[in-house]
Amino acid sequence: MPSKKALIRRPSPRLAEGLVTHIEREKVDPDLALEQWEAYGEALRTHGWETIEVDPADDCPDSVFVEDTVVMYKNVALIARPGAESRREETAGVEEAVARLGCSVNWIWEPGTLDGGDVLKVDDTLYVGRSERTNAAAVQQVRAVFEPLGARVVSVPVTRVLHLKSAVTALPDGTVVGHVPLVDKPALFPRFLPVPEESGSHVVVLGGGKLLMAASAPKTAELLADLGHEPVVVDISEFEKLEGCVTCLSVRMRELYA
Ligand SMILES: NC(=O)NCCC[C@H](N)C(=O)O
Repeated sequence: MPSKKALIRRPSPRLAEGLVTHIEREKVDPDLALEQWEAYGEALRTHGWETIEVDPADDCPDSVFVEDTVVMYKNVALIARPGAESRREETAGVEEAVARLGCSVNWIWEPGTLDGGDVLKVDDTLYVGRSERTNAAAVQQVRAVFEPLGARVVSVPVTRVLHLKSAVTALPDGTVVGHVPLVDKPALFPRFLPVPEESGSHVVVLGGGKLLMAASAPKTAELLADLGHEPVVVDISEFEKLEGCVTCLSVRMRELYA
């Protein structure tokens, strides 16, 4: 049964201390970040999504990037075990939220480490990025949990960016979009469309042909509009300073039964 619920999580007052790995640290404006987060939630709601706030994790600077804490397939939730130690405490509140929504809950166990940002779902294929945050043990655990439910798990090397979904996401028709210099192996994806900007690689499928995209990717928005998609643009500059993108600020739940 299709559902349109999305988990979101209010930024921590310590947001500015969030991890930065592949870019230079820039000062984050916490008030602007909060405004941008509110506008992001509003954009989801305007396009028919019910947003559900996970209890805040004020001591965890990166907790707003809720996508990294759980992977959803059908109504089954796989709780991540974040690759960065400083993010491990984030999962407890998310576990509670998905359980309350009636999801079956599974966990990534030690020695596995996985960030949800490394899992891209395209129909029944789950591409899993083998990145600095997600290891081989976790890829095996993702297979063990989701393949019996009908998923096909394809592991993909990720060496140039933080997460697989920092490099590629998918359009509603399953075409994978990515900025070529940041994608290790574009040929692994059966239909691949290069886009001109790094943040153009990040789209959230809202439904009805609409794509949530960052204001920092105007050329890609133009390209995708020209191909018949409808970009809905939000400014997430403060989260981009911490290597966040539009996908990682929510967990979309499309197949809940409750
Ligand atoms: N899925 C994502 O792209 N998450 C972004 C996480 C950014 C955060 N500063 C981190 O390094 O974990």
